[in-house]
Amino acid sequence: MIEIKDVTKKFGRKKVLKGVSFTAEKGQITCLIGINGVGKTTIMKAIMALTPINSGEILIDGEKIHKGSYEKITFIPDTITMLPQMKIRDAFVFMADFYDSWNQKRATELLQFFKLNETDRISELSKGNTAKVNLLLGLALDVDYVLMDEPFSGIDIFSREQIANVFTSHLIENRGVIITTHEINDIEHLVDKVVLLDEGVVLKEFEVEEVRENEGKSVIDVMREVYQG
Ligand SMILES: Nc1ncnc2c1ncn2[C@@H]1O[C@H](COP(=O)(O)OP(=O)(O)OP(=O)(O)O)[C@@H](O)[C@H]1O
Repeated sequence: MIEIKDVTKKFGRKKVLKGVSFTAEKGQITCLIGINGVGKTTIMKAIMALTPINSGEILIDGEKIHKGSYEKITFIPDTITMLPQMKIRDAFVFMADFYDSWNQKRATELLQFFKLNETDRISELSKGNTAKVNLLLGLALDVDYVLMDEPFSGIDIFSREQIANVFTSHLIENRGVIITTHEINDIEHLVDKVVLLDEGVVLKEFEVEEVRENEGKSVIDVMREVYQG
């Protein structure tokens, strides 16, 4: 489980996170929702210890993040970090070199799943295919937790569907996933838990199935209630 406990974060004098708390379980997809600039990416970077927090605590399976955690958790940013001149297969070699947790078998499976070619050059990929490669590189790691920042951003409906399909496939296995998206319609049926954020605080954290069963509400219904009153 990932536990975010009363985390605060300031950039200069600007308070971006004002005591954020929530949990994300292994085997579940947790979705962070909030308008632009609300602090979603900052939370992900804080979980990965890529940005220092001012107060609070973040635990991964009961432990603070340390060097060894990077074999347990990975962050897939919204832009690809591989060099443009690399072919997909060069990116695989790079990842295999860098991470003990690289799983070539899963990488090959994902390549087929997304109908990509390992000889394709990163710089020549369409936006949608770049997003797929980016996702592939993260999902091919044998880690327990995957953080994904806006995997659907700016890509066409068919690619979005294909990416959404990955979430229901065996390729996700029993991992814990935290995702940020503005496209909740695309993935509402896949998400287990939603965390609604506004101005650096959590307005509501809820299990999608529970709200659907007990209150007959969709994620969008709850969002309307919370954000529009
Ligand atoms: N390195 C930084 N220095 C200064 N301010 C920053 C930095 N990173 C983020 N911020 C500010 O922190 C706030 C939250 O940014 P963040 O990227 O976490 O938001 P977000 O919810 O992910 O937004 P979006 O939906 O647009 O991706 C914004 O006001 C942003 O300008």
